[in-house]
Amino acid sequence: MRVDGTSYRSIWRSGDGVTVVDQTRLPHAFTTFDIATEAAAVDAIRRMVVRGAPLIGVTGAYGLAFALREDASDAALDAAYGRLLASRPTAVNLRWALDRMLRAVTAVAENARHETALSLADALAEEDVATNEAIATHGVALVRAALEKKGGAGPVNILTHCNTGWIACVDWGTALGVIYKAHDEGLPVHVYVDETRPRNQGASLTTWELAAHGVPHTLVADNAGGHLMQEGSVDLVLVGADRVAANGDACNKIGTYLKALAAADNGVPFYVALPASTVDWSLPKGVGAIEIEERSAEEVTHIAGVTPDGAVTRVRIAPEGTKAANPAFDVTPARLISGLITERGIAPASAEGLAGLFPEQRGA
Ligand SMILES: CSC[C@H]1O[C@H](OP(=O)(O)O)[C@H](O)[C@@H]1O
Repeated sequence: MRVDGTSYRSIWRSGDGVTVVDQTRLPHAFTTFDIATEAAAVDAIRRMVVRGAPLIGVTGAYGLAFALREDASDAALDAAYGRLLASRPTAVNLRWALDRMLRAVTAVAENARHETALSLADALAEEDVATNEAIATHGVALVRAALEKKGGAGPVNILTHCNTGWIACVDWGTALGVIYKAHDEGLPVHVYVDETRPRNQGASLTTWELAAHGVPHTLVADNAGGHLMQEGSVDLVLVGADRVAANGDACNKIGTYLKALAAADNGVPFYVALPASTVDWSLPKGVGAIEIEERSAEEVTHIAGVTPDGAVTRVRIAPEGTKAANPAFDVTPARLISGLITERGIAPASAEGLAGLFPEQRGA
């Protein structure tokens, strides 16, 4: 949130770098983290101080700009590109942003590279704001349709997974952006927030965002979603994405696939909200083809929280020595997705659907 509290913004220029909200300490402490070097950007992405596909991309772009301030040679550029790209493997927005930066800076003389990069990083940040508001504007139609299907008797109960709000982007958010826009337009919405183990982005970030904006919501255990859908308590599922293949398969936070299966079994519309920068046009299909980040076992064997005296900490929930696996994402096949909400409109989750909205990418 911008320091002056006038708007929601997760990253902003400050001094010779940028300042971000430290998401590892929310909701218990609102603290910021300054990034003025490539190393700080890599650290912030790796530790999930910043997280969320679009925000990871923008942070990577600034990290490259800061690297070029130190050394703008081709060798240094390639090395910085590699280190930033490797900071987290699944969200394609990071590669998308770094590639846009690479094209821009290699087109100018070395002595102009830093300023060119900084200006483009700023532009990518503002582009993300506009893109996400467009996603939100298109997505509201789905909320309106769900309300009409209920005979106008609200609220529209929306289940969401992980965190896809302004804190995962530069502003607005993707799936949550749709919810904010619907709420702001006066549509009666209520959100079931998946806690989203193991890092609990839903319990710690989505609840915090929705409470700040006055959006009614109920936190639920991840395992409750299927039951809620089966008893008819969910009208719509809205989730984000970290990488969508050209055929519409969507890679998102671990557990998303299970929600899609439950939604399909119960006839609940399941939509994925994403900017075009999340589409990997080079990937014909997503299932079995996207690198799934494996994070530390400690994220599963421990849980983050706050002690009675307000200290943010992690406590062990499994016995010492327990082995844990921690795949951070899964891939929902397009056949389980009702549609893709993008900045250009809502498309079927298919190659034809995506090509229809983004014809310039046909045959990418
Ligand atoms: C608006 S993209 C949000 C997307 O990113 C999250 O992953 P992480 O918290 O690990 O960065 C999650 O998959 C969300 O759907």
